Amino acid sequence: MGDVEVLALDRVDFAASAGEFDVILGPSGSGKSTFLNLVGGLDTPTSGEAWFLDHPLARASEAALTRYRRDHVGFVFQFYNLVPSLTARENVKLVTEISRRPMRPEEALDLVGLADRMNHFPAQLSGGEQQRVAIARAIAKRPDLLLCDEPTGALDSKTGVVVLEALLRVNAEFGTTTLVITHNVAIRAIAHRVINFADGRIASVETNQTRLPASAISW
Ligand SMILES: Nc1ncnc2c1ncn2[C@@H]1O[C@H](COP(=O)(O)OP(=O)(O)OP(=O)(O)O)[C@@H](O)[C@H]1O
Repeated sequence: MGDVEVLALDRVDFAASAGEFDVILGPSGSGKSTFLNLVGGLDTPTSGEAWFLDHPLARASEAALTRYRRDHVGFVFQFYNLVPSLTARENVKLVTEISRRPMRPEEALDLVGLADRMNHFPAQLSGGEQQRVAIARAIAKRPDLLLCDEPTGALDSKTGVVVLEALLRVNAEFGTTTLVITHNVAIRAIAHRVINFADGRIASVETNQTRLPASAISW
């Protein structure tokens, strides 16, 4: 930025195995979103390597990154980014229409517990329900990788737990490798591994010997 060089990430070295559910913690500005954006092909690093299986991401063309995101990655953000004039089913259908082997929108919404709300518009749904529509939209294309940046950031504890249950269910049923950024340390207990960022680096990685179900945590 101007004359000031910001190292958003510095010497980060990390690999996730297929099917892992990892939680990413760290103070504001520690590099979590930058990391997720590199993994998701939304951004490219100035140096270093990033790989998804045998796809090199660090110096891939925009077109190759677009294909990578479309074919392999689902994104969930803090704010749900639903199209207000479309129903829950239609919001999910936007994605299934451009995917190679999608679920039916009804199946994706059923997975997140919204079978009975398919014809509702976003304004007719609670925050947690809207986030579950966003999750259904992200998983309907059967992504290999699900990247979530503060998915429960706007939600109260009870609603957030329902959203986490939906993420865990998708991970368990489809083996979707899932990375979840959160400021909420209580959420660490549901992860296989917890990645702690500080000052643009991975300060530590912890493995949970026992994991808690989402229903056992609160904040
Ligand atoms: N587009 C940008 N231009 C300049 N600096 C940036 C840009 N994006 C991020 N940064 C800086 O990079 C560092 C890492 O930012 P990043 O958003 O990855 O952190 P974060 O851990 O996700 O923070 P938060 O929890 O607040 O979202 C910060 O110092 C931030 O100010």
